[in-house]
Amino acid sequence: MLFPECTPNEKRKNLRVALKTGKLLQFPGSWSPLISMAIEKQNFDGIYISGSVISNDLGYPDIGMTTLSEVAQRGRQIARTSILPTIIDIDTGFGEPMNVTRSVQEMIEMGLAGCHIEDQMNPKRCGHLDGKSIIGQEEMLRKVKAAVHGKKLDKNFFIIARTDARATEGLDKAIERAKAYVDAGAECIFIEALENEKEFELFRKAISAPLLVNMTEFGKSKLFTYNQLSNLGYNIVIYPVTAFRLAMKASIDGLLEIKNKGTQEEILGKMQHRKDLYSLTKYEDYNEFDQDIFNFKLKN
Ligand SMILES: C[C@](O)(C(=O)O)[C@H](CC(=O)O)C(=O)O
Ligand SMILES: [Mg+2]
Repeated sequence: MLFPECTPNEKRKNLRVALKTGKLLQFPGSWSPLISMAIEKQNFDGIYISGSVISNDLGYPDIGMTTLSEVAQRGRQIARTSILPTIIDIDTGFGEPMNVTRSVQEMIEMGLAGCHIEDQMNPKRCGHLDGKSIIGQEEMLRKVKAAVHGKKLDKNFFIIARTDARATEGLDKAIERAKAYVDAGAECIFIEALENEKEFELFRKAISAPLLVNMTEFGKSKLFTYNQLSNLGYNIVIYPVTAFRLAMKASIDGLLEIKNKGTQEEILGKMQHRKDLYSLTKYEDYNEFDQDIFNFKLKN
């Protein structure tokens, strides 16, 4: 299979089937088509596109500086390269309820499998930072309903509502909001920045809809293992910034090495080898179209 042979609609249906198995699904974060191909190769269940990483990669902090078109285009590039379902972060939905409907429709047209919309006030911030503010419950309900309205283009598109209320209003209020968001049509709840195992347990017990948990590093939540999260009864786990943090650290370390030693000779082992890169992009397979494409030998 040289090009992904799975339509966006099939990916959305596959996500629903996978959720029904009751198995905890792992969605690592991807900010580029090539990383998504690596995620697929490692047999993960899906791909997550982080708003934070799209912002950061464009040189901005995660405060809502990106536009709907930028996010949608990046979403399309990433989602189309893989047969896995891709869930995208649309932050606060890029405006008023009517904009939220438009945003969801764009994501459907761009081939995404689902998205999450959050109840933060603009300018938003990482859910694991202090000093967040959230919009009123009624206002968020209008946004959730508007997101669900956008699903008219494809009923299998998966709408996730995120609440940042734990930090501002406490756990009970966060539960109350989550229940209201589900009643308004959200199919899954992303509960942001719970602080301990007990809170994860209580939240799970209170909400019957599927739950998404965020295992972002250096934040407020402890980094639970796959088995712990599975035993807690969560349904989707995202690792939104992990690959990006790894790549950035490795890249900066490598740049320093060249600056300090004048050569990259000693860090070759830390790099993705040309051979592995060519294997990931399926270079050789393009000979199916033209025998002169992959007609060279590679050094080890
Ligand atoms: C999940 C998240 O919304 C994201 O954009 O990836 C961020 C992640 C992070 O900043 O670590 C979040 O608000 O948790
Ligand atoms: Mg985000």
